Amino acid sequence: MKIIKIEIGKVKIPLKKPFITALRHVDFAEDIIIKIITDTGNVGYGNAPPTAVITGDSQDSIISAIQNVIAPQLIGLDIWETEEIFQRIDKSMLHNSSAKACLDIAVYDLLGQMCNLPLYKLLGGYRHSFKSDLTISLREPSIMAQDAREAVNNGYTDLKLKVGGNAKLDFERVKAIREAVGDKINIRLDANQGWKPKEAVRLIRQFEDKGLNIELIEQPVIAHDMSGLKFVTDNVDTLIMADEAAFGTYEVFQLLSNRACDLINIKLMKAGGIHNALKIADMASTCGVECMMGCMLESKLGITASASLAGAKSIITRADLDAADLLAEDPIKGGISYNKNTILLNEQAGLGISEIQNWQFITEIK
Ligand SMILES: C[C@H](N)C(=O)N[C@@H](CCC(=O)O)C(=O)O
Ligand SMILES: [Mg+2]
Repeated sequence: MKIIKIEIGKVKIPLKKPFITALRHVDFAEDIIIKIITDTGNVGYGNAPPTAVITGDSQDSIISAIQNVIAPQLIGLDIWETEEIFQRIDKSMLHNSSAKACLDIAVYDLLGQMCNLPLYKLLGGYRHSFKSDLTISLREPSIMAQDAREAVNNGYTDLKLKVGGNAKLDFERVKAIREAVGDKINIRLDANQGWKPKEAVRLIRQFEDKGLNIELIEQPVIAHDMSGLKFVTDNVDTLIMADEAAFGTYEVFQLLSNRACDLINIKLMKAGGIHNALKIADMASTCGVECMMGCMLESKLGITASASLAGAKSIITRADLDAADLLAEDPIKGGISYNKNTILLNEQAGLGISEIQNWQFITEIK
């Protein structure tokens, strides 16, 4: 099964509600979607959402990295030559983790097709369904409380609240939502780097003292401040998860070596694809550190790839794979499905994607 052509296109999908974090405000999900075509006529799909504020990747930079640098190095390779393929993806250029992930996902889709196995089985086959949280955007406390109630009415039992704005207001947000949803709902927070280390410790202790029962807090401080992250981890009882700080394999190695966090959020777009995400999961497993499988604001294609990894690995004990459920439309035919708060993996070979509706062709490499 040889790679003969790579087509690049994009989709633009409206959101049900604006997605607002400490880092950005988004109304549409924009995803680069590629098709790797083989001499056997198989098609492998990959995607890359441009999340410039986190990965540094814009739509144009993703297209250019794939078109001009990485894709030309993959034409002609056989799909089972995985060591060569992933070396070329990793070493073709520095950074550009989303473009690398895009190609890597399509290669894994083809590997699954070649082996006639759904991707989650090919990667480890640990579970075929699991629950995801739903993200509540950063807004006024009363609006967030209303959004949280709506999510619970729709069947979600785990909520991820975006915080990281003004610390005093963040306390009001969390208190309002806990009061709105009651004690049975699991609440986790994501500050998206919005607090200073000492401010984070003060605020988290306040949550603890008031019995707000927060499961974990994602990325309280700026991504590059590993000692600040460790300071927070060492000075609160609540579990601290590294997200933006846990970028690629080397950053995760450093976090684990320094015991700078309690948990790791793995995302394909940070790691540069599944082959590196597997290394991260294995390093974390070696250190006994549980992981969450996370995502960017991306289509069901990327969520299917991430969910396949989450389904494969026992060390991935939590999932924040809500992005496709935040979208008002689903142009991806096939892949995972949502049943309230549960993600169901499909049993078709690879990712099981049959069609991308409204896919706008950009260019091809052959
Ligand atoms: C969409 C997901 N629930 C999420 O919050 N992901 C990121 C932010 C992604 C983005 O800005 O597109 C996170 O910080 O965990
Ligand atoms: Mg996060």
